Formats: sequence, structure tokens, C-alpha cells
Amino acid sequence: MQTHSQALTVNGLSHTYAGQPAVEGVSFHVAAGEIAALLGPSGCGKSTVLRAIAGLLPAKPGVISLGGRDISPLPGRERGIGMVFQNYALFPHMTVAENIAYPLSFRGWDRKRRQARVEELLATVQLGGLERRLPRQLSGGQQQRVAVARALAVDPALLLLDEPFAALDRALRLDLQIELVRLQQTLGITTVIVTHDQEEAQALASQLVVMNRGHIEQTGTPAEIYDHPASLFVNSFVGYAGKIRAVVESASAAGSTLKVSTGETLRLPRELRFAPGSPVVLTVRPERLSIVDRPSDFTLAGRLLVSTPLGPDVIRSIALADGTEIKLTEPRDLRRSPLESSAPLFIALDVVNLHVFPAGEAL
Ligand SMILES: Nc1ncnc2c1ncn2[C@@H]1O[C@H](COP(=O)(O)OP(=O)(O)OP(=O)(O)O)[C@@H](O)[C@H]1O
Repeated sequence: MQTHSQALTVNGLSHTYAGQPAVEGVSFHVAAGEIAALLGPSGCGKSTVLRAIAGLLPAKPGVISLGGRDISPLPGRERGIGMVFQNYALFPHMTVAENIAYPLSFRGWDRKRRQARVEELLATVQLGGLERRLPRQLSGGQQQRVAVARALAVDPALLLLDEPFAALDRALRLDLQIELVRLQQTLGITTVIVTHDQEEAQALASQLVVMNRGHIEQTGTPAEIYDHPASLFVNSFVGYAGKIRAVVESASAAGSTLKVSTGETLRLPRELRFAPGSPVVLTVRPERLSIVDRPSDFTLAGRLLVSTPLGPDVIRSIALADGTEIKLTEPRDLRRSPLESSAPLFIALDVVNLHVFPAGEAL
């Protein structure tokens, strides 16, 4: 099966529901053949953006172009877009074959041509032999594949998926995620997926568009966003980050000094763009912390609260001197004697890579 994937550009998209702004000034670009994820908490406007791209809502104002052509004035049906909704929206009284063929009848395809296309699509989504079933006679995963096949029927230049795995259990979700990536790579179709699950977004997409309260916080590859979050919100939403409050004491090219909420002083070997006296939040990724025997300019004293094994790693919850809790992960070392709960210890921070944000930023 061949597709003609095209680049998607959304520029300055806004939408209001009954005078209430839902999304404002949303702009991003997805290269042809790429898979992008619109990621953010419930209610941040992801589905609204997707529906506007699909032509189900007007982009007021805003320009949406596909393959360099402004499609904003076109009705949804003429945009060359396939969409899979959260609940799949299959017609319950139609068979699998009829559901998939539905968009083709609008295009005036005759019966024979429709049949051949349905067969091809059923093979693509590995549902051969189930064409006469009704949706209720299928599992959730099979229903989702029918919805994907229907979205692909008209050979769209863009595939939109709104929380396509939300209704499925964890194990099946992983299988279908792998299947979707394989299908997307085989077809090379430009795809935008909406999800509130950051792990799902990182696993599926080569580009993340992180949204918060109707606007975009950051776009970038999963690694860029994880390693260089543009805001405290992004840092906290994509992956876990421990948060430690501090006040900047001095900041110069030779290094910066911070007074931590625990009363301890930390030295950072870099200049911070904060004036002395600024309240800040330090964020630390669990895998970048380590337990050490002795204090230094880069350590904070802590107490082990609990250790939980997770596959090859162990996750440790640590309380700092003022009660601030942070998490640390390290490879499970079977040779080492287990750390005792409430044992005093020192946490070495990765002072090169930790992030510093203004304390006033919403968490
Ligand atoms: N039809 C509607 N009428 C009025 N307000 C709406 C409508 N649809 C969405 N909203 C509001 O617009 C905002 C964005 O909603 P949207 O569904 O786009 O968010 P979302 O990020 O997709 O959320 P979720 O993950 O929960 O689906 C929310 O505040 C929501 O309550």
C-alpha cells in the first residue's frame, strides 16, 4: 500500500467555545512521514487542535497547511485526512467491511473497487477473515484496527489519532503501539497522535508538542524535551523530576552558590541567570542522583524512606533534612548489602545537568 505523506504546518491556531478560549496561538510543524505527539494534561486543548486540523472545528484564526497548501478553508472531507477517534466511532450496525468501505462510497467508488480496497486494508491491519463481523463481536484492539483501516481507506496524506489506546489494557496497548509504529513506518504517513500519557508519547513519536492550558510549552524530540525542558511544567510532566527549593546567593561565570531549603549550601560550576536573592526550584532526575559516603559542595544530606525494586533498578525515596522528598534510581546491585531504612546518607547531585527554574512558575 502506498501513501503520499505530506508535511503539516499549524500556524497561530486559536479556538474558543462559547467565548471561552480553549487554545491560543498554537503553531507547530510536522515533517512529511514523521509521527508527532500532542501531549499534555486533560483539558489543555489537545483534542481541540486535532479537531481543528481535521476540519471538524473552524480554526479561528489560524492557518493549517498540508504539503504547503492552506487547507483551512476546505471542509473536513476534502482535506485528505484520516482520523481515529478515542472511542473508534465505528457504526455498530455495519460489518467490519462496511465500516471500512464507508468513506469510499462517498467518493463514488463502485462495489468491486471498494471490495478490493477493503481486502487490502484488512490485510494491512491484520484482520483478514473478520470482514463480516459486527463491531460488538470484536475485541477492543480489533475495533481499533478497524478504525485505523477506515481512516486509511481514502489514502490520506495525514493520519490523526485521538487517544487511540485509552480504552485498552496495558499489555494490549504495548502490542498495538508497536504495531502502529510498524504500520506508520511501512506506510510513511505523516501522523499526529493525541495523548496525555508521556511514556506513550515518548515511545511513539519522533516529535513532541507539549501543551499546557491551551498553549504550547515546548516542541522537540523526546530526548531534547527530557534533557532540556523549557519550563518547570515540561520538566515535571515529561518524566519524573524531584523538586528542591533554594535561593540564589551568588551567580558568576566562576560558578554559582545556592542556599537550599534544608539550610545547606550547594555550588554549581556554572553561571545562573538569576540575581542574588532569587527564589528558585532545582529539578533532579532520579537516574542522575547517586548515594555517596561523604558530604561535599555537591551533596545534600538525606534519609532513606523506602526502596522499591523495579526490574533491573531500585527506586529509593529519600527525605532531605527539611522533609523534601525526592526519588533516586540506581541499578540493583545484588552483591551490596541492602541499605537500611532511615539510614543517614548523602545524595550527590549532578550539578552540571540539574535545571534551575524561577520558584514562581506553576508546578
Ligand atoms: N464542545 C465543547 N464546548 C465547550 N467547551 C469545550 C468543548 N470541548 C472542549 N471544551 C473545553 O476546552 C478545553 C480544551 O478541551 P480539549 O478537549 O481540547 O482538551 P484535551 O487536552 O483534549 O483534554 P482531554 O485529554 O481530557 O480530552 C477544556 O477546558 C474543555 O473543557
